[in-house]
Amino acid sequence: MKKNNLHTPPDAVPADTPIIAAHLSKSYNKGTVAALSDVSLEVKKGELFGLIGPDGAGKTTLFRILTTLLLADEGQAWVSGYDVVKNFKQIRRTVGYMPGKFSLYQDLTVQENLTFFATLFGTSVETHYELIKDIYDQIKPFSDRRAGKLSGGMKQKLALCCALIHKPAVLFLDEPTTGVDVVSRREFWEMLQQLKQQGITILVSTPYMEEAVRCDRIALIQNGRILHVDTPSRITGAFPVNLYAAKAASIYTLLKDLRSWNQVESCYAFGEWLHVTLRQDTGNGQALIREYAASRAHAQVVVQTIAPTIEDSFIRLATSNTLPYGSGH
Ligand SMILES: Nc1ncnc2c1ncn2[C@@H]1O[C@H](COP(=O)(O)OP(=O)(O)OP(=O)(O)O)[C@@H](O)[C@H]1O
Repeated sequence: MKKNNLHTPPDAVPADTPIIAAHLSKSYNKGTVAALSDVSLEVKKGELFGLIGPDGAGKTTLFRILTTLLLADEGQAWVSGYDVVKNFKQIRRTVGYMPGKFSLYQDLTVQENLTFFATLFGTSVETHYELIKDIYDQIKPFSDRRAGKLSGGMKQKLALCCALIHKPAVLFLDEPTTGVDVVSRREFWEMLQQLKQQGITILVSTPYMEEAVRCDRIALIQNGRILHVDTPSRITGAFPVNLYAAKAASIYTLLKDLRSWNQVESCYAFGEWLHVTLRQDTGNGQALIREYAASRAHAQVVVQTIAPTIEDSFIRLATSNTLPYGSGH
């Protein structure tokens, strides 16, 4: 297997790189389900780093390995300079982990959950209260309510407070915004920005591609493999061809027609639009697509040149060996 050069010997883990994964592989069910394949990743101190990928991509598996809850089959990893296998106890003391499924005790109140997690880490709610104050203030009016009776957004804030109560140097958040309303999601990302200002290194996973722009750097992951790591703007900026958005009265027929046209390199549905790239684009793509749609008797045709999103980049990277036509979704 080809190894990249992300390989750090255990005795020389750089202090400015609190998370290092080197060639991690993990499979389940006696090797029949490959969850991670040769995953290498480095997160720098103070970064807000996003792990972006669809359900089943391997995000939770990677989080569980990095937080010492699961052993990798192959590869090595270090968190805060500690080996995830040899020094798991130290890691558990220095990291905060908010698992995807809620970590809260549903029958305990907000206040009791917080106290419980503080006790677990040998600290008190008061010791690092400043760190959680802004977040906790938002749920304080419900401090006597059982966690099970909170809204999704409030549960998420409480779970974040619990993960922060011992002032971790590194914070792992596995899909913290899944199933949470849009307003709470936006507030959550703002909270993460504030935590980052306090010097906490954050690795956060999400299946929502549009959240990628909130991160300093992201890794796109699919089928247990890292497709690419970079800043969101560099990833979209590296989109190698013109991208067009097209729609017509019958979007489904247009999709079928465009996919059967030999000029089309990729075409996939994106909300109410089709996103299209052409094989040989000499800059007149909009006109070409319009003419072709007209030749197929499409009505109300609109074609625009658009800036690629992270999702466009993800689809292109994920389907690069199956182009033309891209992936429908
Ligand atoms: N305990 C397990 N036993 C068998 N297969 C598993 C187990 N845990 C995960 N998998 C499989 O491993 C792959 C990666 O799963 P993982 O949960 O790490 O992905 P994910 O990106 O976190 O997605 P999700 O949000 O759906 O959990 C998937 O194919 C999943 O079905």
